[in-house]
Amino acid sequence: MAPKRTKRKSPSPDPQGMFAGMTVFLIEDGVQSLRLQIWKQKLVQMGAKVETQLSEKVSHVFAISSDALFHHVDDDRLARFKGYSPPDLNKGITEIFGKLVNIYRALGDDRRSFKVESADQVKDLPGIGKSMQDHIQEIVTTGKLSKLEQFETDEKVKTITLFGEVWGIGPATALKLYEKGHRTLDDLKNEDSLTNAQVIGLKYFDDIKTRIPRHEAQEMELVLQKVAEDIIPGMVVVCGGSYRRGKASCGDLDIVITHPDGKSHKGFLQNYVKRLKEMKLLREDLIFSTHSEEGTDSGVDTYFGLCTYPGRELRHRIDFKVYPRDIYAFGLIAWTGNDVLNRRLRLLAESKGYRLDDTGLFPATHGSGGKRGSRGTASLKLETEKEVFDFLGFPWLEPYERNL
Ligand SMILES: Nc1ccn([C@H]2C[C@H](O)[C@@H](COP(=O)(O)OP(=O)(O)OP(=O)(O)O)O2)c(=O)n1
Ligand SMILES: [Mn+2]
Repeated sequence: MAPKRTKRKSPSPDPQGMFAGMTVFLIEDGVQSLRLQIWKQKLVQMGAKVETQLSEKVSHVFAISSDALFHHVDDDRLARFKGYSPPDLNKGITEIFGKLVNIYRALGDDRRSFKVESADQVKDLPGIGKSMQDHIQEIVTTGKLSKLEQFETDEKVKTITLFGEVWGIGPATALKLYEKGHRTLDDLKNEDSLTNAQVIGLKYFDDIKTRIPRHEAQEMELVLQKVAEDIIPGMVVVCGGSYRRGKASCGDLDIVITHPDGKSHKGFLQNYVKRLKEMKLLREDLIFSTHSEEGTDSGVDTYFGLCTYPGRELRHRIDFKVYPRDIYAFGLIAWTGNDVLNRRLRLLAESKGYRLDDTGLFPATHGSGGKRGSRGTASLKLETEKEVFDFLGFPWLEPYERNL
């Protein structure tokens, strides 16, 4: 058993610390001066430089809330701000809290999961409770959260977290499987209550976890574009997700499709999937749901499955989403992400009396109940991603700038 660590001396600045390379400007509005002092001290201790003015050198601006930020820095300034991206100071915090949320969810504790989930908005919200602040303080100072480590060693949590990583197994199923006595993925191979999709998710568990190098994703996008063009000229096929955001590797392929004429997308996906299966680019199906011809669910067609790089057997996850042209911009934004940006855009829309999702931007009338694509509620007509950002008043971000 490891002995308790003795109290550390006040550490001197660590040039390799977690904030190394950052030049920070702090907006002081709404922050108690003692707290501000602590922040500055921690930033410097962990390798950051703190600037007293918003100069060219500044790489990160920190503010307690977006109000405080916009009060000091106007939109133009932000847009010009090189590589403007909201601060990732809290990345270490949000990652750890994200894990906690998943664990609490897996345990079916909604109250906690709600409470903890607000932590990822912590940089935007002034009113965080005491225990949350303590957790954040612990993460910021030690890079860890002892409570999380305690959880992670717990067998039940470990097991249902593992089961939840199988495609198609959610928290409730994971818990049920645990209660049936299963402890390993091998155990699950003898479980006959699994759905077809879950069986596939289990069979290719390791494959699916293997990331796709960017250049392979690029080649596959080209093939996918060519096959689509062969079926119906003019089809627009874009690989979204982390690929479109310029990442060096991708967890999966998120393919967003439309046709500029507003009608040729209908029924396209069935033919496309058939052709891609003949080519052995698509291998196993997980989910196939079509609405474009009936006009249900906003007319969006969806296919989730497994694919392989030409000449190889290693399975990757692939999603296709086919949007009618008039709501394509919303689909493209949603499937490009990242998830943090999506959440911000949604909250911004809500603050302006709208509801945003991948199928449109809707006036949030009472009683609309948030049902997607329900009849009678038409989306605002916005043709491009830029028009959506502009309408919401969010500074434009190129796809590669959306890694928030
Ligand atoms: N909880 C989620 C999950 C996803 N998305 C959106 C944003 C993502 O960028 C996009 C694609 O989801 P992925 O899980 O495929 O995430 P990425 O493509 O960003 O990363 P990865 O490389 O892991 O695939 O869908 C979201 O808004 N909220
Ligand atoms: Mn992805």
